[in-house]
Amino acid sequence: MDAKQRYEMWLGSDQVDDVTKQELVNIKDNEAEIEDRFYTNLEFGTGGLRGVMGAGTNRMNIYTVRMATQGIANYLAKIGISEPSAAIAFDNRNNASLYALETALCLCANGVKVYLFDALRPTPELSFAVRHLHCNIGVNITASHNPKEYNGYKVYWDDGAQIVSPQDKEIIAEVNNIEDFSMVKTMDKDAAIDAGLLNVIGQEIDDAYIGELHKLVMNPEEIQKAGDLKIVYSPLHGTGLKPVTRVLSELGFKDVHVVEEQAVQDGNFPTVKSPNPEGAEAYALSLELAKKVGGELILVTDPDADRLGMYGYDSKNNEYKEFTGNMFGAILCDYVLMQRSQSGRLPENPAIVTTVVITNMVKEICKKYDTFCDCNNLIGFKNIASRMRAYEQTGEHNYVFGLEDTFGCLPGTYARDKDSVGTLMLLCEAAAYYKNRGMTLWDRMVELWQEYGYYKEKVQTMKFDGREGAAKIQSMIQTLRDNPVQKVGAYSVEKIYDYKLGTETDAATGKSEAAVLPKSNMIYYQLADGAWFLVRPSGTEPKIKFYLGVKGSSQEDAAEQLDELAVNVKAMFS
Ligand SMILES: O=P(O)(O)OC[C@H]1O[C@H](O)[C@H](O)[C@@H](O)[C@@H]1O
Repeated sequence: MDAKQRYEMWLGSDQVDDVTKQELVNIKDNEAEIEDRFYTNLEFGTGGLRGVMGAGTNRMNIYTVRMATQGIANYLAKIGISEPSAAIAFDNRNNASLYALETALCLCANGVKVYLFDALRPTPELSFAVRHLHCNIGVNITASHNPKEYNGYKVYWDDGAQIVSPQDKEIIAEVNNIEDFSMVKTMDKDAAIDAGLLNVIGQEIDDAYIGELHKLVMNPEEIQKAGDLKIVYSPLHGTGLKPVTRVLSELGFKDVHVVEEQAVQDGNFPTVKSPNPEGAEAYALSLELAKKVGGELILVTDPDADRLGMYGYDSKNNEYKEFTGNMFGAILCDYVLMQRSQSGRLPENPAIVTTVVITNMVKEICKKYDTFCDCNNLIGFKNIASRMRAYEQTGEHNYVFGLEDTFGCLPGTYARDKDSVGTLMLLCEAAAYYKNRGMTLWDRMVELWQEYGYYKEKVQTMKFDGREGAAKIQSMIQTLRDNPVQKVGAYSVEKIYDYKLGTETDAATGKSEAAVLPKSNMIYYQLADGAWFLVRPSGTEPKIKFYLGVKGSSQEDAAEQLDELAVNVKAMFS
């Protein structure tokens, strides 16, 4: 079926509600809009299904949610799982609880026992719940940090990790087989409860999850000594509020200031355009409050509380400094390895698990603590979780800490997705530890730069919408593949790693050889003087992404080098 035929099918179906049909009638003369909404099904990307809410097969709505769910149910049946079970959560987005219920009822109608949260919960708690309740799968309705127009559907497997290849492809094949609404089952909510298929969960899972976080605390006495640490926190209208304030108060942090306007659950995110800790606007209200109360640490979590962001007080210059995900990730990585090794709690064959675009500083920190830095992994926390699964199967390493540049860490094995609550808690512990030594986390960052070098990184993006945009992004990457360069600005190119071709090329000789690289359409340029860049298409947004990194001789030098590299890389693609 082409886009127009699918559009007609939706309009003619007695299973599509009148409001949706009216939305479709309103675009009847807009060919481009019909094409965009119906040319394809939403695809599983880096973070599962994600799209703008609205009518169409390429949109998030109850029909695409049900079709995806039916595909998953068919997959569970196909691989012969007896007595299947699922945990389902949702965040504060508009329609999130509705999509969660639709998912639950479709699964129940397929004989799957469902545990559905009674109200919004963080992504890491869903990941934990899948493991805790021994479910076969989990679903979380969230579009993470995307703007309010979006919603999404993250799918978890029985270890609590988001699904990866080839399983995601097998599931999507089942989803794509569902072309007709009549293939989708659903049932009445009361009937599902009476049959014991739909079970509501809440407090008992919260308690078990928070209990796991308590076990991660390394220095409770440091927290007691610095319990007056002034923490400013914003949940950005989402799920972090309850678990974050609970765990901080249980640990003895007494001076926590929550940004009130952003403590209100709201799917319209009235105080921010995009509830993303990677963007400066997410901190505007927190910074205001911090200046008022003398905050030492500013922490924000995204709506589904898998990511967090941070600003720290710089007492020497009396200002707040922004920390990138690489920066606080490096601080925590160092803190955890140092504390564990000093107290003899570092396991044998310890590993820090991360991705190809992490700051090189983390690799240096790992060397110091004789720890394996497992970084030849694709972007997306699910790929870190895959390594955790592999370790459990082979026993080759023991996971200590996982982190991504995109503001996400996981400080233990209790969950298999990034956890802003556990990460935030450990950052507060580290801040307390350094406060007791007369230092701020900014002071610690400066020390790390002095010890390891002035690493600095950033990500640049360019947006290209729709079908044409997606093709343009592919062709930009292919053009670089076909026309490799030998110099990027002042840097000469040392090596080129092509993750699609699985090759490593020596730029000086032009010789290519096969390399063990996970497969993906991305290219990594290793440049002289510790600089690098990587280009890839986003898996969650219509964007091409450029990851850049440099190593300077001072903070100023690193900033200058990075700006220059950014200009030169951009010029290559314009
Ligand atoms: O870069 P994208 O494919 O858009 O993904 C955006 C982000 O999605 C998730 O949060 C992943 O865990 C991150 O690693 C990734 O950076």
